[in-house]
Parts: sequence; C-alpha cells; structure tokens
Amino acid sequence: QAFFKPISGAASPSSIKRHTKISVIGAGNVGMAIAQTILTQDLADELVLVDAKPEKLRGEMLDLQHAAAFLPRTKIIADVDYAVTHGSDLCIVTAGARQIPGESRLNLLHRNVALFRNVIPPLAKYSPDTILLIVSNPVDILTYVAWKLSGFPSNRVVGSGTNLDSSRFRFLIADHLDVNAQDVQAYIVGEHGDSSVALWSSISVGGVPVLSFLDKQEIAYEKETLESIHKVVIDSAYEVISLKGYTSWAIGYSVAALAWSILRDQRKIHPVSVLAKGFYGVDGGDVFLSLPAQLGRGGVLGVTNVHLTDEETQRLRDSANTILEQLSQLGL
Ligand SMILES: O=C1N[C@](c2ccsc2)(c2cccc(Nc3ccc(F)cc3)n2)CC(O)=C1Sc1ccccc1Cl
Repeated sequence: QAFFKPISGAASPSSIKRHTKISVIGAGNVGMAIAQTILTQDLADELVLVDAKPEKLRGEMLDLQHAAAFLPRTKIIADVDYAVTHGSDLCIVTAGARQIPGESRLNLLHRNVALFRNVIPPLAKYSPDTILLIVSNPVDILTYVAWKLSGFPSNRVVGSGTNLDSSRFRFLIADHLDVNAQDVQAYIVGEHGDSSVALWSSISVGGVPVLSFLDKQEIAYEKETLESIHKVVIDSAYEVISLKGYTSWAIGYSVAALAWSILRDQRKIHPVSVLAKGFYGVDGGDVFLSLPAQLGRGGVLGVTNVHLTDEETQRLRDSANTILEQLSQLGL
C-alpha cells in the first residue's frame, strides 16, 4: 500500500478480460526463439517454459524476466513439472531429441515418439481444452503422434508443417522480384522438408498469379526459376545448419505468426500440418500433411480447396503414403 492509494475494486474488475496463457515445451534454440517473439509481440498474459533441464530452464526464465522493462507485462514462469502448464490456451511443443550425426531419421523418430509419450499426456491432462501446436521434427509424424496420444479432436492438433518452408519460399520469390514478402502469396504443401510440394498455381504477387499472364515459352522459364527457388528453400535449410548449427529466428517468427492467428482468432490461412485424410485423394488412412488451412481460436477451422495439378496431387499422395509407411512402423 506504501506506493499507491488503492482505488476500490479497480484491481479486480468484475469482468476479467480473457487471460491468454501459452506454454512452450522445450527451452532449446527453437523454443526460446518462439518464446522471445511471443513476448515481443505481446501475444500472451502468461508464458510458461517447460524443459527437462532445470538449470537451463531457470536461466532462460530469469534472462527473459530481466527484459521486462522493455516488454509488455507478461508473467513468465518455468518448471520441469507439467502442472505449471494447467489451463494453457495454446501448448507449443518444440521438445525433441537432437539428431545424432549419422543417426537414421527412423531412429530419431523412435526416440522422439518415446519422448512424446512423456510430454503429450500431461499437457492434455492439465489443459484438456488447449490447442497443441507441434514443431518438433519430423513434424508431420509427430503431429499425428500428438493427436493420438492426446485424444483431442483433430481441429485442436496442428503442426508447424511447411509454414517455415513457405516463409522461406515467399522470401526468395520476393527477393527475386524485389517486392515485399508480405505481398507474395505462395504455398508449399505436403511433407515438411526435403519432399515438400511447391504449388506453382498458388503463387500470386500483389494479387497477380505468377503463372497466368506468361505466354508459352516464358512459362518454361518461370517454371525453371520457381523450381530452382523451391530447391533453394531446401538447400538453405542445410546451409543454415552447416553455418550456425541450428535454425531459430525464421522458425521462431513463423510459429509465433501461427500462435497469433490462433489466439487472436484471425481466421488466416497458413500451410500447416493437419489431418489430411479425405483431401486431394489422400485416403489411405489417418495422416497429417501440410495444406492451406484456416486458423482461429478453435484451432483448424477449415482446409482450403486449392487447385492442384495432377502432378501436385500425385506428389501429395506419394508423401501421404511415405508417412503412412513410417506410421505403421510405430505401432500407435
Ligand atoms: O531449417 C531446418 N533446420 C533443421 C534442423 C534444425 C536443427 S538440426 C536440423 C533441418 C535442416 C536440414 C535438414 C533437416 N532434416 C531433418 C529431417 C527430419 C528430422 F527429424 C530432423 C532433421 N532439418 C530442421 C528443419 O526441419 C528445418 S526446415 C527444412 C529442412 C529440410 C528441408 C527444407 C526445410 Cl524448410
């Protein structure tokens, strides 16, 4: 009381505004880049960090708390005990075993599935109405695993999928055309990573479809350019890893953009990993793949019927079958 003469009732108004709580699981480079962006963009009233390493966790919490003078007021807490995540509006899962150099992806996958068995059930228990946003790799498989282990309806389980791939694709196209990346609509869909599918017909700059106005011979030129830009999307992921050892800023901003669309009910369309069964002839079983999906406060509100060429549809089906094969080996 020494500081202020309280105004009666002001400190606890009758209609409390919606308290937004976000939990980030995994305090590694990706998790902390996401946490930092959430704070900067004033996305949450409360930010929770969970990790297996208590010292690393406390260090990151203190270091972020010390930035309070420069950030919108956000309560920041951290604990190894999942109870601190109770009542989260959104749980962002970046926890993942590091890929051991030379380790097969299948072996990494088994280690991450084992990890998810200890991560997902407590999150679902403490926040039964939350939305799960999976970032850990391999993201399409682990989003399916999170859906299975949580028992949530599929609209409340989404993976970051090819949102990062598409962000890099938009940057490269914008750079090539010397326009603002926010004016470039371009979708990469399907399996995140090496086997993603770039949707040429979806690319438009300032509302002008890139492929439409080109006459015959130029389409070949543009197609080659777009193919090479898609290849650079993949090569640049490897280049960043070889240069700095990990990725953080692009994934951090791209995941915070998904969190914004969900928590602020933006109904924006993002290429994210959703239950793709029944779309585009993907009907070999339950599989998560990236498709342009509308995100809002209820999670995945819908999937757009974007036009696919026969080749694009076939590549999407091939991705689905590859993922289904890997899922069948998990015995989930
Ligand atoms: O920018 C990245 N960096 C990672 C990374 C970050 C830390 S260590 C490796 C990356 C970079 C390159 C390859 C690769 N492959 C991989 C595949 C399955 C896994 F389970 C784990 C890693 N992963 C993780 C990842 O998914 C990305 S995006 C990405 C990757 C490959 C192709 C195209 C894109 Cl847009």
